[in-house]
Amino acid sequence: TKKLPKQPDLAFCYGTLPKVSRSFAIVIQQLPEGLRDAFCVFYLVLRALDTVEDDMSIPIDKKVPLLHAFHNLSQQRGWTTKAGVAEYADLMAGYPAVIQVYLQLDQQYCKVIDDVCRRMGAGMADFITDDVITVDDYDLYCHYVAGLVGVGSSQLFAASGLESEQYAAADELSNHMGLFLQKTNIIRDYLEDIMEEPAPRMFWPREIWGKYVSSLDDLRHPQNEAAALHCLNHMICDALRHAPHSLEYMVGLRNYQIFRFCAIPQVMAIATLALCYNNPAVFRGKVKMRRGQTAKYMMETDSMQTLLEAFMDFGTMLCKKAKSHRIAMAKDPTRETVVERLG
Ligand SMILES: O=C(O)CO[C@@H](C(=O)O)[C@@H](OCCCCCc1ccc2ccccc2c1)C(=O)NCCCCCc1ccc2ccccc2c1
Ligand SMILES: [Mg+2]
Ligand SMILES: [Mg+2]
Repeated sequence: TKKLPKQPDLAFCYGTLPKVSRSFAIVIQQLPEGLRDAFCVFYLVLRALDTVEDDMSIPIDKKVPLLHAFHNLSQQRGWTTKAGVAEYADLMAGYPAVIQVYLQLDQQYCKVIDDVCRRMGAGMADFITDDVITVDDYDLYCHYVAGLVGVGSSQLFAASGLESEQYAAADELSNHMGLFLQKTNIIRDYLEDIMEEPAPRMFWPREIWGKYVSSLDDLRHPQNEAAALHCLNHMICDALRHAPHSLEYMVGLRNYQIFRFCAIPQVMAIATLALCYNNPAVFRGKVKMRRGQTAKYMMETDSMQTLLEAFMDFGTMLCKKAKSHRIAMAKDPTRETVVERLG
């Protein structure tokens, strides 16, 4: 592991990052020197905001104003609030150190982080009361919590001068990058999220699951397995809509570390979707990629060529699964085939 910086506030930030970010710590710490601190702060500020959003013990009348004000509070030296558990509570307890580093960042980076935090907090507040019903609601929620991270990341890349100015206004493609990752997480985490105590928060859109079951909870009951797999495959096809735009976003990148920072999470996402497709385990337990496989993609994803090879491999895997799934459907004379249904 990397040695920690001497400056205590920066040491807290880099010491906390791996504890609260499972996968992003590695790719953030590989960013070029000038961007690394900005992305470390960008991650921790938004993870703190998300910790408030996810904390179901905070009453709504306190949470909504807190989400709206979070970006301003994050610029007040010494400010913090109690939220989250375990390492997320530790992040909140040490939040004044994050604020110290945040306030020392280059002004142009601060501006981007503040703007994303403000818009994300307002978007999260909107969805505290409203459920995700339509696919448009689903895309809007994911835009707020992940699409905006892509938009801000692109603005930081452009501001650093390491990527072209075109990325400062690449909101559409940046948004697709975030939606691909967020939708993958929402699909993969179905069981973990629906079993959440004290109250589950689900983001699967009724416009999709309503075609297969009468309640989201029905998906996890074995007697509904066939309908659940149809619903799962539909959700995965919806997430795959974003993949071509992600490739288009990444093909324009010039800096090697920035490319890997963007490409590795995308490869992990398509690998996860391929693993989840038509897989009943999604409704039974946690679907995790084998450690060896994640390590392989962390190491090997270093160019547009290896990125496309990985996408092709997982695309082929998805096609194979869909083909075997379709044949199974065709054999079962009692049910209309997928073609008739899609027809
Ligand atoms: O609680 C959890 O463990 C998961 O929370 C999920 C939720 O609550 O929905 C959910 O929380 C979302 C709100 C907080 C976002 C924090 C974040 C994440 C990644 C970053 C990457 C780089 C810079 C800043 C970043 C900030 C979550 O973490 N979902 C994982 C997917 C988020 C994708 C973000 C993203 C978007 C576009 C990108 C483009 C290029 C490179 C990285 C990108 C990364
Ligand atoms: Mg979260
Ligand atoms: Mg959240």
